[in-house]
Amino acid sequence: MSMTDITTTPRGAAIPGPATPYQGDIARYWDGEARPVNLKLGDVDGLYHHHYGIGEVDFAAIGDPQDSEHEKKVIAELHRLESAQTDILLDHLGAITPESTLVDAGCGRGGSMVMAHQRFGCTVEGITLSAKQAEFGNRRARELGIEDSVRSRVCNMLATPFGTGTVAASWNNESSMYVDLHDLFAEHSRILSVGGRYVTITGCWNPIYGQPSKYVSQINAHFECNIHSRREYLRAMADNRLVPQAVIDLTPATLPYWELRATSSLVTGIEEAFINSYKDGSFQYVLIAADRV
Ligand SMILES: C[S@@+](CC[C@H](N)C(=O)[O-])C[C@H]1O[C@@H](n2cnc3c(N)ncnc32)[C@H](O)[C@@H]1O
Ligand SMILES: CC(C)=CCC/C(C)=C/COP(=O)(O)OP(=O)(O)O
Ligand SMILES: [Mg+2]
Repeated sequence: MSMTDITTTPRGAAIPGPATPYQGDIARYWDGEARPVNLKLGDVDGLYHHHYGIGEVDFAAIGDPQDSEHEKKVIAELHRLESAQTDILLDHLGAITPESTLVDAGCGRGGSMVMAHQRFGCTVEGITLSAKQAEFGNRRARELGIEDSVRSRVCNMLATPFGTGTVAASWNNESSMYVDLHDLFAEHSRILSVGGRYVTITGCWNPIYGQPSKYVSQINAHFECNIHSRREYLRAMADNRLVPQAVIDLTPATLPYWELRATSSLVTGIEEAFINSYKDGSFQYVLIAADRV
């Protein structure tokens, strides 16, 4: 689709095309994504994630590699670690009530949204560039009978339809590496109420290393994304009334996930770049929780 293309909904409302050619590329990328590592993990319990895991591997649960159920157990364990990642993000959203509205910016297939609704009983609005992902997330919400509270839509996270100051908390779970951070945090800051909370879990390059390493460049090429530095996150937050309340280096907590995944049947070829860059210090997996002031 070109930047000037317009499509319509069945009711005839105009949906503008992607804001930039790059966003069109990203929409196509996620519309076409069907890696077994994501679908098989999601099939474990119906929570479909597009992010990575944290926490120690439970080797007792995985058992013996000779066991005919071994692969199934590894899949369940990787999925448990990915859901644990969402849990730590939700732990940082602050006081959320059933009346709250939360925004998942770059919501993927919606796994984090379902978990947020199940924990808080609140409304969760998700946005993604991919129509396929939005359909998938809305279908899952209908299957769970929570479609009145959990909604995905195709929308640019830099220009959302949410009213100024109407959102109690918002997040980016591994989705901020597709956008300019100043533009992103300006939009979160606009929609959040004063005292609201913003949380991101992201991979960022480490300014202590100097510049993005070859492994960080490989990850960018693999996903067509543009990983930012830790410094850029903190500077762009400070410029947009987002004051960090917690900055947690999750790098040691995510390495066991990658090491387990690298030995599994679900490898995609990007595992060594993550492991090497986490180990050489050029790349970090971080959670940043910030107050909207
Ligand atoms: C790696 S996936 C993460 C999905 C989800 N947060 C999760 O944890 O499962 C990245 C997501 O960011 C979305 N995305 C990238 N750029 C976007 C933009 N400008 N506006 C809205 N969504 C965007 C993609 O459509 C995709 O859903
Ligand atoms: C931490 C960084 C840099 C993340 C980049 C964004 C990204 C593609 C996340 C995982 O998606 P996925 O779950 O679809 O990827 P995979 O197929 O590798 O599991
Ligand atoms: Mg994945």
